[in-house]
Amino acid sequence: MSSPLNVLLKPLADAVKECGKKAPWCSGTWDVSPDDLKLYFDYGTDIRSIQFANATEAQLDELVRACQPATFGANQEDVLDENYRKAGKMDLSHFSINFNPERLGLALEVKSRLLVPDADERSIKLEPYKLNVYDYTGKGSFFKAHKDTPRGEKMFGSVVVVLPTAHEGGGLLLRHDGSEMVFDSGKEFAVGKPPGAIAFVAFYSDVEHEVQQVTSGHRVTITYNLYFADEREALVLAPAALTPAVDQFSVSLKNILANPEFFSKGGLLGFGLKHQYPLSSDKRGNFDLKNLLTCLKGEDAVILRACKEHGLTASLKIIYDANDGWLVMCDRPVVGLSYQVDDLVGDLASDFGGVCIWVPPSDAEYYQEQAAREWRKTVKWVTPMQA
Ligand SMILES: O=C(O)CCC(=O)C(=O)O
Ligand SMILES: [Fe+2]
Repeated sequence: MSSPLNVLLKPLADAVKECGKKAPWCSGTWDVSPDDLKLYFDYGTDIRSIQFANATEAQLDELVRACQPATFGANQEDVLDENYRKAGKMDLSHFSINFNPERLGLALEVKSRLLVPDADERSIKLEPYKLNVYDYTGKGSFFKAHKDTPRGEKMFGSVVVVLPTAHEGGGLLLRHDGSEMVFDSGKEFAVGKPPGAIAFVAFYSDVEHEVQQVTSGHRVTITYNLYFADEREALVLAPAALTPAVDQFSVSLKNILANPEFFSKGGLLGFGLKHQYPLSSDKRGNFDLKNLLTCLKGEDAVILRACKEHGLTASLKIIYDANDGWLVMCDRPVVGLSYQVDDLVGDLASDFGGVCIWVPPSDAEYYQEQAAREWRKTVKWVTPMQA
């Protein structure tokens, strides 16, 4: 970074780095009343109940017997492989619990700790997904490293609620972008929490996680899918206080825009997304990146927020290495190009809103005319493009 433009943009890049220090997960314990911890479940043709504030081993063993071997998703299929995941699971249709994370304030806690304060105050929804039981039979239960499959583009993460039963092992290990943390629910419960406390871990969908082997007792979890809700917050809340890093980004952007030397003829600033996102198509099979704009996570959301605040037009793009290093930036994912293509760069330009943003220097001279076509643009990258 040494050109005058790079010098000018450095505070912006530094501010993004600062925002990236916020972890893509949060965890803790949450006090609830014992009444919230009553679970009813199908046991053959009977129904059983467990009060988790004082569950006995025999009751928990019954719960184990009522579960099915847990599968996991691989290549769009549910796979059963006890070398990868050894645990019992129960589908939503077979159990019911009073515990309600919205009513108990846990949803709000997760929202304020995981999400960046947002001008639109998006609401979030926690949808119960499954009950899982990890016990110590045979080698002990575990679930090896994986990422959860987002169900739809509004899903941005998962919450694991651990019900209060004694266990050892079974730490939930989380990894993202070179950092990691372990949440040991067994230890949390061992340090004299009230019998009505649950433990929770919430994380973004692109966080890899694994459940370490349970070496004694029972570890019972309910997993929730985390969604952005369609409607905005019903209450008008006081504007959320911004964290210093979020503020720093917004102020840096404002300063740069006020500098007459910056993009005096206009230009494009590029930010490589820091998180991964699911793409879903509409009924006709078309993808639209616009919908994803309301579902950005972490520092990606900070950038969008500041751009909007300062009147810039922001959009998501997808970049293809179209032809030995020719980079083409498109408005939407390329689907349906099954036919033999002679001029991929040209086709991306005409059918997918593509603009060529980079021509390898070795080609630039030979293809001078093509490289200089009107649709060629340069993007000044503040943070690097992601592979
Ligand atoms: O039970 C847990 O702690 C995690 C479960 C999990 O990762 C999953 O169901 O995808
Ligand atoms: Fe998972």
